[in-house]
Amino acid sequence: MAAEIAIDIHKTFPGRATIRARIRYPVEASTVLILFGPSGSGKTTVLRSVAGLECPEQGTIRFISRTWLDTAAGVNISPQDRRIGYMAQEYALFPTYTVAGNIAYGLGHLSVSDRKRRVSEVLELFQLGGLESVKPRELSGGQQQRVALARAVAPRPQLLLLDEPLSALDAPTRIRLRGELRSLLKQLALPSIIVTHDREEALALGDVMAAMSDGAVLQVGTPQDVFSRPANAEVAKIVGVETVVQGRVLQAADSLVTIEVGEQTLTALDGPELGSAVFVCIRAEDVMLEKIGTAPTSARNHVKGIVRDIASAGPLVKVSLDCGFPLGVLVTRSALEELGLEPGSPVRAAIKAGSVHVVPRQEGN
Ligand SMILES: Nc1ncnc2c1ncn2[C@@H]1O[C@H](COP(=O)(O)OP(=O)(O)OP(=O)(O)O)[C@@H](O)[C@H]1O
Repeated sequence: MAAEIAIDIHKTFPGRATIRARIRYPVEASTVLILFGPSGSGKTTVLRSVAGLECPEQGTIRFISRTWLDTAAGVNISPQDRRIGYMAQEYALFPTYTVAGNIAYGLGHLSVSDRKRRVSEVLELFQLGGLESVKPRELSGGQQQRVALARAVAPRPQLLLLDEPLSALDAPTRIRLRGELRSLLKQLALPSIIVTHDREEALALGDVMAAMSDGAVLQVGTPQDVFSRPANAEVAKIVGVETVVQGRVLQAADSLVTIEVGEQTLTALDGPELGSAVFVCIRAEDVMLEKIGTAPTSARNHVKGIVRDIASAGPLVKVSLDCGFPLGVLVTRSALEELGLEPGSPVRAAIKAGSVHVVPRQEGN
């Protein structure tokens, strides 16, 4: 049987929240699990429970062949004995300790010479040479992040837990360190669990992703799969699929399905049987805009709409259309100018069949 991590916990914060999380996935040397979801969805509680810092009332946590928690059998292995490297959200470096002192913190069990050797090794691995005598406040955000990671990794943990590892950094540093973190995690050959609510971070770092909302795990899969094929409308909403509208399967033939959405029809690559109630999910960046009157592109779906709103979305612009159903579109500023769009403009939206994702819907939802 393949090695796996299996988490099945129930934790209540009376009057505040109930977390019921079930995640089970195969784990290899450097498998990264992403816990993804909005603020308050329970990601940190799951992470802290795995670390042994939070104690669920009920449940089991198994790491490869070891049971860390089994409330029914009275098993609750201490955080130290789980051998976990934990990096908290704001790093929690000891301000009065030097970089070397911070890294040496978890190495008290080693002899003085072994501790020195390990600190030097880790300083080199994390490219912190020359900074060993410096205090955390004298470091840049990126350096602090590396020290926090180095401190978590120094005692050679068997699992690394990172809570929003890049969220304290400014955007350019975050993008640079995202790539570095990915290669470092692979190099360390250490399985890890990373909490994030950042989509790009999840895609860049994760091998497996658990999408959480309201204390529950809604879907587990590769990040790409969960983002492009959310299992239901709730997942679609939390992974940021801008358009989620009700529809019904009108026709299914030749591996294409036609979905009725209000007055419009859309073609998708696959979907449930004829007559089924569905949600149609479309990512804003998968929609192209075309001028009315120009030749349509090869995309399967072309729907006419009216621009209702235009809003800045970082380097891009979000255009909200009324196509008989609301459709969100992300375009570049130059595309917007070329199309000469403003609120009230008619426009045509082009969407490939593969970008129309259909998920089953309970009748009445
Ligand atoms: N110690 C606590 N006491 C009371 N309620 C708590 C405690 N820890 C967490 N909660 C509640 O549990 C829910 C989940 O919190 P948690 O921190 O796990 O979410 P999260 O997804 O990590 O959020 P964020 O992204 O904001 O850190 C929230 O409603 C929170 O208020």
